[in-house]
Amino acid sequence: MPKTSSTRCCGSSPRNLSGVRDIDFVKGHGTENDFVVLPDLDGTLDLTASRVRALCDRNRGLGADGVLRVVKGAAVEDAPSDVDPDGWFMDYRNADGSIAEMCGNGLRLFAAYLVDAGLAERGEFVVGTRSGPRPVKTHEDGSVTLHMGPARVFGRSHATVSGEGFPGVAIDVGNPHLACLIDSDPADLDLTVPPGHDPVLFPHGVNVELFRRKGPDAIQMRVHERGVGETRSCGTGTVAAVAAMLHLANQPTGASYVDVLGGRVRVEITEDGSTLTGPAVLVARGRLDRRWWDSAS
Ligand SMILES: N[C@@H](CCC[C@H](N)C(=O)O)C(=O)O
Repeated sequence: MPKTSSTRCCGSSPRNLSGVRDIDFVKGHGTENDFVVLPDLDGTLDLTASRVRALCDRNRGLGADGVLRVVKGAAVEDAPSDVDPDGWFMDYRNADGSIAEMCGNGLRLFAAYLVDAGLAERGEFVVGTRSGPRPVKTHEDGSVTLHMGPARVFGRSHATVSGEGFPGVAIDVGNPHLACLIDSDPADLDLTVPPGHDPVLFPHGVNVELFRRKGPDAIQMRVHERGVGETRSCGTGTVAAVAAMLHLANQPTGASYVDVLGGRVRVEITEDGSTLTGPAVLVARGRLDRRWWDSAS
């Protein structure tokens, strides 16, 4: 029996002292890639880029790598045509206010939120994203498996870090990645500055992964995300890294654990596409002060 939406955070919040309704939020993370979840069940929230930047700011806002607006597909103007208009849609925004097509860690958290809020039943369901409908499965232990679609190789290029060039594979996982297999320890890299990349191959920017093999069934990875900076994990990036590793080894399919700064996920590349399994953690529920929200417009 699913919980009703009123049991959790997505009913109308009480009015504040000024008589206006505050705005519900949930904070959570997937392998420490952290997000503010904003339930917008009737599609009325005006989520401007400026408000996203304020929310994600770790000093003047809540602090996060991104924002996940929970909304019906019908309310999203740029939703792909194969997304169910009556289904839940993950409207993902990067911390700098930009829109991205897909977010793997965010989608695990989004799925966990839907179940927790009684908006979906535990088990298998489909979530709409800007890279299309994504089947998800929530597990008893709190982990979530995502069907991520194909990881498509579209070229070779270089990332430049501290003046050094690292060859990599360009991979489309709904969003663009440059996954570079390196010999050295990723922990030694300085990712405080965005890695240089080829703007012709990546006209809309790119997420850069630097990874090395760590035993027979694991890789170690760091990532610099487009629109965010270095994060402690990137779900689509882990899929890109495993796809790149297999591509370089001329293996069409395979699987690997991926160790990121914030934990471990498992990626499988199959004939049909790819899956990503990892944790999703709901940390807190609260309310944004409406006056703060209005001032951040
Ligand atoms: N952290 C995400 C990816 C978020 C989008 C990315 N920064 C982009 O701009 O493409 C993940 O877990 O996949």
